[in-house]
Amino acid sequence: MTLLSVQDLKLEYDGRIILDGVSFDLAQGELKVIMGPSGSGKSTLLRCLNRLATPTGGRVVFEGRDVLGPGVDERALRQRIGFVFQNFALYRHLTALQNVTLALRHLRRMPAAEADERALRQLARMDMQAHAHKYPAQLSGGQKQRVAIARALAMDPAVLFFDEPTSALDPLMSREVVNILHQLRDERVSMLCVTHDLYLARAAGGRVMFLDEGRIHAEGEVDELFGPNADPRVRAFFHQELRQAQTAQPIDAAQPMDQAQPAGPSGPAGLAER
Ligand SMILES: Nc1ncnc2c1ncn2[C@@H]1O[C@H](COP(=O)(O)OP(=O)(O)OP(=O)(O)O)[C@@H](O)[C@H]1O
Repeated sequence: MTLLSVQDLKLEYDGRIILDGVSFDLAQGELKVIMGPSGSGKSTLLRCLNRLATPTGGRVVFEGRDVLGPGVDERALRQRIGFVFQNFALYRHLTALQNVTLALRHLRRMPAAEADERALRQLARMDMQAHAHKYPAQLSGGQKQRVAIARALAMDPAVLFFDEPTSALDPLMSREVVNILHQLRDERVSMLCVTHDLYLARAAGGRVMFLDEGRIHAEGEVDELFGPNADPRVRAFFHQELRQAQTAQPIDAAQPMDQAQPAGPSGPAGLAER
């Protein structure tokens, strides 16, 4: 069943075309990854879908409703879309548990005991129950991101959007987040994930849409998209990202993606153990 349908989405800023007719569907339980060069419009695309940015044309149908039309309750819409940011966006004066319960208490008006119970369940799902009473400063980057994901999940959204969830993390920490994405995909959580991280794209195992100059230029499984027959623009992006991955992780990342093994059940055998 289609959860989200994006049709010919266009956006201009000051006469400059940022999104140039983007169309795709996201099915219930599906993960799609959006990759592409810096400035290609990836974050703007996500922002249009929950009305943080206003498209100049096109249609977005989410859960059967046109979300760009008049009369849409933006607050209700954003509660159906969980957003996970690269910088975690946690309140540093609140514990992990309090960060997760905050929106439940204030937006959902949930009683404290019920909010705590729900938050602890989501923290446990992220294997973070032992850290529930720690403050963000006492957590690693990967742990902070897992709290942020627990917070998004606690609102019981229809879909999770990730905007560069690993880019603030070192390779070891980002591995934790990649494993979580893999787990959520197995649990059939619907997800849209913007990333530059080839390892994440591969490990998460979803279809990749390659956005370039505001258009979906190519789409496919990561191995076919970046494989030997890759489109030249995709190949250029791939080589640039791989060079950066090699700088961060010089040992295993040297294995080219098109020679790598397909992903196994516990993650990819290919691009670098992080
Ligand atoms: N509010 C805005 N006003 C004007 N221009 C904007 C605004 N937001 C984004 N842009 C421009 O739109 C283009 C796409 O930006 P966007 O952040 O969506 O790219 P991106 O693909 O997510 O890039 P990156 O990978 O670097 O995060 C950029 O040229 C950016 O400068």
